[in-house]
Amino acid sequence: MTDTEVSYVDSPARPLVELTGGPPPGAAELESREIGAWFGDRLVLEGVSLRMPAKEVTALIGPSGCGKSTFLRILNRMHELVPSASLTGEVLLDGKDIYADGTRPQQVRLRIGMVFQKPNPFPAMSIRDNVLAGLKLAGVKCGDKDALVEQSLERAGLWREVRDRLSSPGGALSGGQQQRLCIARSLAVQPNVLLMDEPCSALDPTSTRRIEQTIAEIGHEVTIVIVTHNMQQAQRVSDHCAFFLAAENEPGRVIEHGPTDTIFNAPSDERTHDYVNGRFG
Ligand SMILES: Nc1ncnc2c1ncn2[C@@H]1O[C@H](COP(=O)(O)OP(=O)(O)OP(=O)(O)O)[C@@H](O)[C@H]1O
Repeated sequence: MTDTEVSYVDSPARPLVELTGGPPPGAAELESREIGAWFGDRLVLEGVSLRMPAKEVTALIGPSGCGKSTFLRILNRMHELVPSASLTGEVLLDGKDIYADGTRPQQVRLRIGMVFQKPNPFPAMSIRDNVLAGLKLAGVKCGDKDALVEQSLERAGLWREVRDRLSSPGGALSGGQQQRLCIARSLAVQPNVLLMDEPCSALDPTSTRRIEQTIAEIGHEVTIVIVTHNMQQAQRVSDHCAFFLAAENEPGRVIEHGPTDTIFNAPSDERTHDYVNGRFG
């Protein structure tokens, strides 16, 4: 097997441990319509309309500063946490606008989880409690926490490595294990969508491959949207790709989107072709 070939094992669909007060079951489709985003009076994204199908992996690619992370944060209402930030347009989760009046951001973030660039477990908290931390914060109840901890760690590809030390602190794990712990924490609330913002950029190649394997395993259970600078990673893990670009002093826009194979092997826009072939960015 070469460096770029990874063998992924399809995990059989398993019924999820029952939660009370969690998201509705199953993966959901996300769709943005004509998203525009500002920081203060600076327009950083314009006209972003993108469908991110349920149970599939969508990769957001493009040079630094073109608005990929901003777009990702708009998808679970984290953009509004920046005081100067504003936006226009709609984000539909299974057809319902997550910005509609009366929709609570916390409820949206329960359904649309997020994993960040740098692993951020609670370092002094046990591995077990780290997995359950999101549940506690959201007031979601589970009758069989042991089963939920095992299932979440298993889905994140970490169970075998930590099953004998669940009471050890999360901070004692390696960087790659910490990132999988964060994925397990996100999966424990059984979100409908998982957003990942360059989840492997702080990790070594072996840990990166392990996370990619995890993405392949959960990508048919939960909708995934991932920002990555690594073109090989985008090709390996995603079903769809959206290429973002911001011309000088212009907001970022989606230049082209479609099946990953088409974006990499037969793009319709020359700028996409040049970017995926490493000619800029
Ligand atoms: N909190 C903020 N306040 C002001 N401007 C911001 C803020 N966050 C991002 N920006 C600006 O918005 C634009 C888009 O940034 P964003 O981080 O979304 O791009 P990106 O494509 O994710 O970049 P990278 O690949 O480097 O992470 C940039 O010009 C950036 O400087």
